[in-house]
Amino acid sequence: MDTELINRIIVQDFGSFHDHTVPVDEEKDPLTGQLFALKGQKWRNLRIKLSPAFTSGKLKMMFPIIRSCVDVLTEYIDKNIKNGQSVFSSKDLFLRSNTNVISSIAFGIDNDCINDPNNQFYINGKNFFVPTLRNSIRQLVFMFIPSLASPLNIKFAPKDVDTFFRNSVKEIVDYREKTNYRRNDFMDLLLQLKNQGFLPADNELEEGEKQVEYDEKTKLIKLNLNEVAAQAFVFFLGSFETLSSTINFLLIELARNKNIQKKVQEEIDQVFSTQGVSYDSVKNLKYLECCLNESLRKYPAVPLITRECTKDYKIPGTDLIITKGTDISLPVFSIQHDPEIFDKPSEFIPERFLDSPTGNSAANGLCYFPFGDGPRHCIGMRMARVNVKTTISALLSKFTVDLVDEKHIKKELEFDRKMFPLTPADDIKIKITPR
Ligand code: HEM
Repeated sequence: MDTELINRIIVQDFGSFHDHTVPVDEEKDPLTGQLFALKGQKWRNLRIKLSPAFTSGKLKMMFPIIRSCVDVLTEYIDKNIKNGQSVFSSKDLFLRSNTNVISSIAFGIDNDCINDPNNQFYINGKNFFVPTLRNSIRQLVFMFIPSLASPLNIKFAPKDVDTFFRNSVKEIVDYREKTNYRRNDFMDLLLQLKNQGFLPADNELEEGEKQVEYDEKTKLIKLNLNEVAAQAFVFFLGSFETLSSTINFLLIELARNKNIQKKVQEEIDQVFSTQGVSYDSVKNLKYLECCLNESLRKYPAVPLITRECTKDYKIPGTDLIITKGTDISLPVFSIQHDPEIFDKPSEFIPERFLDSPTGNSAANGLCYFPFGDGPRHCIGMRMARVNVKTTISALLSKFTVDLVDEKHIKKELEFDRKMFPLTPADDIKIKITPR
């Protein structure tokens, strides 16, 4: 596979490939006015406006929200174990817990999807992804045949999901504006973008972070209510399945590799006993970070990234031209399983990432990109990492996790071919025991 060309498309020659393939029609389908779908200058302006919402400083402020949602999860597990119930459906448990986190952060609503099976955020999130025939056609059209969306009158979200999320945002915005209610969450930041057009700069930046530079004209352009709803919706969707799948896969690998799980627990014990539990101490869990990186290599929640060629592009060193309008699919999963790039690709080896952020610093081109790369990489990457590490560290500081079914311990996992993002085919059961 030509990983140099992939690097050119995503990073180096981004100017010819800056758009995703999702069709946009903000008038007829307002939820398409979101960051993942928007194109060209409109996307660029919005990306600049939203980027300060995802800095380490903002995440630090949101950390207590994440942590309190994770506490609901560990209390639920504790309660069940005390009642003699120590086996859990891994995927559903983390989907519910993650819905608590993301609905709290993106919408400012404190849900309890773990104890309430009929919670509407959970139900509507599931209804967006569940592989019914209608949803499969919708996903196929939006990702691969976007020109058919308008003629076939196919909207980005099913009607009931669209109505639920847009009405929820309207109610939340009305309430916050009437009462001047403030909270450290994305909704508060989106309201600042609605009312003043920009977010203030962060005082402290982490290594590798840059201050966003606004041009004075775009700085003052404000978001309207539909745009606020579209961004809250894409933050919710962008993390609903991806995050819970990532937690699920990582925990399954730690349950299959008990020696690695033990090493992770030792690191958690050491870091939390000396530094306490905080945004910074979770960041300092370096071996857990390697495990997360390796899990995202084996199981990239987004196994395929699509891009549209926006300007004729001559592939360097050849006579081949990619013409404007061509849709391109970049196979993240296949590249991250290529034995010429990653030795023993089906094995779970976190040590690959000890000295290299990509798992193989000798490889050429772009070989490891579970969050995409370049100017359009996943805007929620930092938050995803903190969320996964907070959940796993809270769990493994109290419990040990085992797989129930022999088949899942010995055999490679199979994937649900009807689902996007990447999801295990089976409902995998985990046994959780107090340490
Ligand atoms: C493990 C979890 C996640 C994975 C694996 C993941 C992966 C990705 C990937 C592969 C892309 C496309 C990048 C590209 O085209 O180069 C993307 C885009 C995006 N993600 Fe994530 N994501 C995750 C979590 C999140 C979270 C937590 C949020 C929001 C809070 C989020 C919001 C977005 C948005 C808004 C975009 C569009 C960015 C743009 O087009 O400018 N994602 N994500």
